[in-house]
Amino acid sequence: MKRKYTRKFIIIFALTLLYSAFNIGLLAFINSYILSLENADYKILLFFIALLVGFFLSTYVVRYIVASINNSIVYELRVRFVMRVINSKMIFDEKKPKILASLSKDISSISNGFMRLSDALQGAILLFLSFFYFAYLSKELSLFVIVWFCLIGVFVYFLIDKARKNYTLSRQSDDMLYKDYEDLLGGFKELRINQKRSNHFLEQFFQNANLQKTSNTNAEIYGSLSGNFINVMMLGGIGIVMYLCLAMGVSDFKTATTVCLSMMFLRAPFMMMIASIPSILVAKISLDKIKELNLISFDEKSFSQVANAMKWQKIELKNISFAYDDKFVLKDVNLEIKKGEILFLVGENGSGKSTLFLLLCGLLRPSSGEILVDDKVLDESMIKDFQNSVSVVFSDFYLMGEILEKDDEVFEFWLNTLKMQDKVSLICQNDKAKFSSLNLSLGQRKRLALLQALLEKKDFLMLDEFAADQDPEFRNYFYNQILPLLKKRGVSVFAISHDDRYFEVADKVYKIQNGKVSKI
Ligand SMILES: Nc1ncnc2c1ncn2[C@@H]1O[C@H](COP(=O)(O)OP(=O)(O)OP(=O)(O)O)[C@@H](O)[C@H]1O
Repeated sequence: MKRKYTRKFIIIFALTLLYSAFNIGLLAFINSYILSLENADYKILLFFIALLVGFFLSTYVVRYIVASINNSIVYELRVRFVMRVINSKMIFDEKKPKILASLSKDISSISNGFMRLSDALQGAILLFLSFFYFAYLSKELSLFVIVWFCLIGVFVYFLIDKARKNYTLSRQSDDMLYKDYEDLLGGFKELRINQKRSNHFLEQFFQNANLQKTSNTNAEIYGSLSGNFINVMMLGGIGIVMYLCLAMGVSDFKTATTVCLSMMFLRAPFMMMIASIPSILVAKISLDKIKELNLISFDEKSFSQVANAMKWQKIELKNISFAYDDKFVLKDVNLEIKKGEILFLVGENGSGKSTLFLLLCGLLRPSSGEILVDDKVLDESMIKDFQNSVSVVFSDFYLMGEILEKDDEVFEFWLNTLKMQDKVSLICQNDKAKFSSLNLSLGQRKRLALLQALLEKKDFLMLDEFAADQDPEFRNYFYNQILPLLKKRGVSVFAISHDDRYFEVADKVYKIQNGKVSKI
């Protein structure tokens, strides 16, 4: 992406130089020709108009290019960000509010900062070029102007640094606020029913909202203070230049007037440059926030590779250990599943069943040990193909409404088998198929999640506590009818279950305890 935009950045820089040259040219022209006019001269007027048109056109072209590059960058940032999220091995819950904050805030902040970057560049170039012009007008006065600008710079740096610290605080409070929004929507019922909890939530939310209000206000105050300071100092500079000339005779009156007029002229771009710094700082903070998320970089090649469903006869977990941070949850786990087998995994809450489940479907990678597929180590190059041969229903499943496999017959078959035909039907609209409704009970929605998995017609089905939310009658039907039906069709099933009444349905039952797995 960097290389792609380098050429355009160079064009922007060159055009900004041109724009600044027109700007200085206009200033010099006014000072040299218009201020010394003694009678009407249409040539001067025409030349002045030509300079104005050049100035207008160069500004327009810079703005046009900056806007088009900016929007392309924002588009790419957004797309790449989403790709990186989708490419991540696993996104744990605690990262979700931060990702949402980045998606909604950081990308627009970066866009805003980039737009203002051209203002800063224009101001800086103009300022730089104007020093040469000052030096040409009067060496003594230009020395004063440089010292004066340096003084302004030091003080403005101090103010801007204060603004930066407050913007950082404000962005931190965004992460906390997004966590609050997640709690508010996810835990709406718990908050609504429990006054103590809702008070506690509000207390925390007020604290975070207040932190953002204060830090944002402070940052904006420091930002505008620096603008005001520049304004005053520029006017002060003009006064001092006049004083130096008139009272101390440093330069003649005409040169002093020219320098003062030039300083007046520079005031607007200089202030624009300083006003752009807060947005650029916020953009930098946003870029750092995105980096902090530590998402793996998006690899276009591997992403566009089409995964093939892998055919296998045996999957083995060999001496698999896994730790969250430094805390081991699984230790030397050995387990085997053959094609067409039904395997149950049981264990207490927190014993590591879901972790093992995530390892087996390739969303987590083991800390040590190997997964072998037909005696071949399942490495990064095979993982996509492997995942493409697995259908999964997670315990905290998310039901996607759209149906990608549009086989009406298969849909009807599994809809009837899962006893959902009276609740849901298939709606086809504009080449898209979806469930007629998702306003269902938890158990019913989970059946639709299983339906989605079964429509994929894969050889390996992984279920994390599927039956836990089903009524006893359907649970019995699931274990005694659906699982044997899948087995008959050659589908291997890896299911986490607490239903010891149905263990005889399984070919193998493994128990997990203290991170160790043993066969029952
Ligand atoms: N993202 C995580 N970061 C740190 N620790 C985690 C994380 N997820 C789970 N754990 C810890 O790992 C252990 C195993 O969790 P896991 O979800 O695998 O258990 P489980 O057997 O599926 O439990 P349950 O039957 O309650 O679903 C638990 O002690 C849990 O606290």
